[in-house]
Amino acid sequence: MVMCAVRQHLLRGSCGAWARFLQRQSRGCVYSSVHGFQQEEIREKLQAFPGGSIELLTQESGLAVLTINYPSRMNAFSGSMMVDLEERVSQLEGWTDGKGLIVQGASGTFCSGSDLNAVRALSNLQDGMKMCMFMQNTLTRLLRLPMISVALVEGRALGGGAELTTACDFRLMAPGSVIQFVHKHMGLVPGWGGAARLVRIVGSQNALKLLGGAVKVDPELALQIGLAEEVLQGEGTGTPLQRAENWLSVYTKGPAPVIQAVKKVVLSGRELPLSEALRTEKDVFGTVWGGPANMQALASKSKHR
Ligand SMILES: CC[C@@H](C(=O)O)C(=O)SCCNC(=O)CCNC(=O)[C@H](O)C(C)(C)COP(=O)(O)OP(=O)(O)OC[C@H]1O[C@@H](n2cnc3c(N)ncnc32)[C@H](O)[C@@H]1OP(=O)(O)O
Repeated sequence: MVMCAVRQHLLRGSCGAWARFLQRQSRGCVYSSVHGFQQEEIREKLQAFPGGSIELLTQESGLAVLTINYPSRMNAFSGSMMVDLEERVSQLEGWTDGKGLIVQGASGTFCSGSDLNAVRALSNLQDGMKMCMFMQNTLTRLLRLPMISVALVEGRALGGGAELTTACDFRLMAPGSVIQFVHKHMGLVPGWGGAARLVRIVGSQNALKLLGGAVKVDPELALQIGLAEEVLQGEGTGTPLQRAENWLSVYTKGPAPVIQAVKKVVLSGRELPLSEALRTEKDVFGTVWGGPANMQALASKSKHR
């Protein structure tokens, strides 16, 4: 199986455990050339549908903000934005100081899925499958980033936009926001991996209801079924992004290698069979045991003899 070029770079740079995890998880990608997936060919095809952008801000705090930016189209994903997203995920895969990521939409709304103009142009089966594999690869890599990720949902997250929220570890919703898997109304089912991830988040029965009913999930229902962690109330406490950063900072406080190790052991526990997960946990443990943060903590407790 041909390993994606980025993953080759990563494996060289990653600790043995993480490299082996990525290898075990099909090289970090779901699809490669053995599945008929030719990344460069698909990128060129998607680039033919321009509009909007995916912006990435990495901060010294170790928190990055990724913004879906196509306000005139309710932040719908054009083809070039799908390519942009893959490039931003590659950047984040190489960000060694990264601890957390917030994914948001521009102008107070999240994302209304694929750009319907691109969808119409890609409506033949072959192109649809290529777009599907491209986005499944990209969103799987997004979820597997060694940092804790949050989808900040304001306004609406529809179709592929709803699927994008499931490719983050957590979802925080603003009052009045909606997550809706509208695919049934399009005569479709999720194609960006949203169904597989939704089942793992809310369970198969709730997933069946959300997909079968194209249910408009408001913050109250999202909290009830475990799709969202919190509703960002309180106008007086900063912008929704500031409140999301404050929420995330509780879980990313500490040295980047330790926070990255936390995500890695949880990820392998979630994705691997128990014995493999235990072996990966051991290996990741070995990357922090006796490390700078561990030794500093021991030194600070030296009075507790
Ligand atoms: C795998 C899933 C993936 C796929 O199958 O490829 C998909 O996601 S399919 C797309 C699923 N998404 C939708 O069906 C949502 C479509 N949009 C809407 O339902 C509405 O636009 C809205 C998001 C509910 C907002 O409604 P409203 O507030 O009334 O605003 P407008 O409808 O006037 O939208 C403003 C402006 O934005 C354009 N727009 C919105 N969504 C899309 C989109 N997905 N693709 C392209 N353009 C979109 C809309 O056309 C308006 O533009 P103008 O008409 O030029 O003003």
